[in-house]
Amino acid sequence: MHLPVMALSLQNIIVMIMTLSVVSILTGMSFIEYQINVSRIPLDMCPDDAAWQGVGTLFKNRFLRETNDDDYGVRSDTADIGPTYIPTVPNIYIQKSANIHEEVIKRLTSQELQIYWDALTSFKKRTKIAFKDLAPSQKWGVATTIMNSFGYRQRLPDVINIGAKKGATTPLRFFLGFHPDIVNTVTGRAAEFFDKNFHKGAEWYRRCMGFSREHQVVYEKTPNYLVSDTVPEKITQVLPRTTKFLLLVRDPVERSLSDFRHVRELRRPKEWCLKQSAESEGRRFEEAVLDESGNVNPDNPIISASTYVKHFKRWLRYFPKSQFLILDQELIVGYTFLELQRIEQFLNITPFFRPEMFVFDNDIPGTCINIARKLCPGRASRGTLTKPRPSNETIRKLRQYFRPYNQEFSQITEKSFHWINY
Ligand SMILES: Nc1ncnc2c1ncn2[C@@H]1O[C@H](COP(=O)(O)OS(=O)(=O)O)[C@@H](OP(=O)(O)O)[C@H]1O
Repeated sequence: MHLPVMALSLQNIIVMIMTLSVVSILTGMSFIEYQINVSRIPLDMCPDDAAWQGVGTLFKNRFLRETNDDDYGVRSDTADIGPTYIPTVPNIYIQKSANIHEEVIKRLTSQELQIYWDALTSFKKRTKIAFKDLAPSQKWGVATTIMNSFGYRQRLPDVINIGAKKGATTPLRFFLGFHPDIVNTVTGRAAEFFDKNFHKGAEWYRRCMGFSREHQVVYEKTPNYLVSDTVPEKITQVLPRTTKFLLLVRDPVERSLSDFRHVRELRRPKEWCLKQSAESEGRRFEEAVLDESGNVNPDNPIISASTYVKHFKRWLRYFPKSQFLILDQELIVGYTFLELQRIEQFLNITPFFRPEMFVFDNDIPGTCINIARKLCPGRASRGTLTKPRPSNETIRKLRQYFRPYNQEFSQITEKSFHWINY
């Protein structure tokens, strides 16, 4: 009766020894050192306690503070410092605000965290080089080696949120980041690979992704992909045809107003923004989107970006409709849980979100997630400039302009939105 149990434990021991050997080779720790580390793991450590915070802070300080001033620290060298080879990562992508704490540390189990901590300490002991003195790409190289030893890899994305811009892409990314099976980009930001950074190559793109295990889904959002003429074709050059897409739409007039505000905010200081009235911004909006005869200017990028069907038809030349999940911004804001549930089903991942996790915060105003404590998406995407209030006549013209595009979009997607025939 005890034999199968014994056989099982023997098998477990062999697997463990093999795993430890691989880890020890990859991290450069001796097998004995590794064993000691494992035996020191406090088993009651949990992700919310001080130890977790401590490792997170250490990691942040060491890996994030000393990134280059420009957003991209590009190095392709390898360094051999003293007696120890320190791996560096070619074409590394470390954005200044890279939130590795969010994207990497939270993926580790408490045991892995402890091993990670020990590996960093042992690294310093062996190299006699303070970690802070390493180049960013070397630090990243060490981090990558350790993460790889735990079975985490940086992989090209499985699913891309292609926009539209102002379609609630930021809160969606924020909420999805809590799902244990979804891994965002390292920075959480748009990689903008297929539109702006394609020349940097697929390897660069891969390194923008967070560390993931085999079963996890790698997620990227770049809201401007939707409107680009060349992006769908470029995607077929790099990613498999099975890649999935989230397409976020919004009442086209509301999206245009939000986009206009966003573009102006990027160009003006906050103090200036705070002084503007809805009416004066409304007039500026009209100047931008109407031509001299007072007709809607179809060439204005803000208008063009709201004609979803024009862009979607281009994507359908490269990918089947079944690979797109269409989501409405108003539902993401108003029924966050239900929309996230649809995404879980679309991506075929374990259900994680529950209705009670989502709370509406009137101060933001917007949805927040409540997991252990309340966490809200950054306010940045909601803006500080007053939303433009154009005349009723302009709203009527815009609605009339968008109507045929909305109707065709509804036909193609076989979905109804309240703004289709308004
Ligand atoms: N916390 C929270 N809860 C619910 N909804 C929220 C939240 N934060 C942002 N939003 C919504 O997101 C809109 C901005 O869209 P994006 O994030 O796609 O903007 S961007 O393209 O990345 O700039 C934003 O558009 P505006 O309402 O026009 O500001 C909101 O509709």
